Amino acid sequence: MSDGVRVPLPIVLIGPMGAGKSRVGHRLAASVGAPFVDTDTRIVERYGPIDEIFDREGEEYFRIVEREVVAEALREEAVISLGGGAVLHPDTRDDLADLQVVWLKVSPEAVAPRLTGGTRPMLTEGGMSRWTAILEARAPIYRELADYDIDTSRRSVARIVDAITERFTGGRR
Ligand SMILES: Nc1ncnc2c1ncn2[C@@H]1O[C@H](COP(=O)(O)OP(=O)(O)O)[C@@H](O)[C@H]1O
Ligand SMILES: O=C(O)C1=C[C@@H](OP(=O)(O)O)[C@@H](O)[C@H](O)C1
Ligand SMILES: [Mg+2]
Repeated sequence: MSDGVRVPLPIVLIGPMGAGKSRVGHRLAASVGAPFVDTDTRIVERYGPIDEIFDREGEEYFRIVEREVVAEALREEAVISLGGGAVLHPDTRDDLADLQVVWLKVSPEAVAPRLTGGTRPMLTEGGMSRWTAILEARAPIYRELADYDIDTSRRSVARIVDAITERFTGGRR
């Protein structure tokens, strides 16, 4: 357990859809007693459901709104979970260059059951082959930005939280 451990903030989670950014971020924040920000949740609070934004206004508009919310969030001393495509914005990549960034990795086999029943608009057509194509396009960006990466495919959320905590505290407990 890592309760009461002080980690330097912000810590930002990036990676593909279904890697566990939202879930791990929530648990990491609770574990270290830090505020938690999920930028998709903020978008939904302000602009409504993400699939409806895509339907109504398209991806390009979503990315503009997302950038605004991400820019604000990255100024907070919090654990921050981004949406998988937030790194597509060059200003976000600039911001992340100076921050502590964790890339949550996941294999296609492990992610498939995590994505079933979801409403992610990027996956409404094409399913897993689309997920894989999107990851291939974005992986170089995730790699470039990450200070630490961890494969979540066969790890529990608790183990992932402990690994991230250890990385950013040098194992001090
Ligand atoms: N390490 C894990 N092992 C098993 N299931 C997980 C793990 N991390 C997340 N999940 C599940 O996978 C789904 C997607 O997780 P989520 O945190 O929304 O991913 P992201 O925010 O990266 O898209 C959720 O149902 C979540 O409970
Ligand atoms: O990868 C993407 O382009 C997206 C990822 C989603 O977030 P998660 O990565 O948390 O699923 C959400 O921001 C939106 O549906 C677009
Ligand atoms: Mg998420």
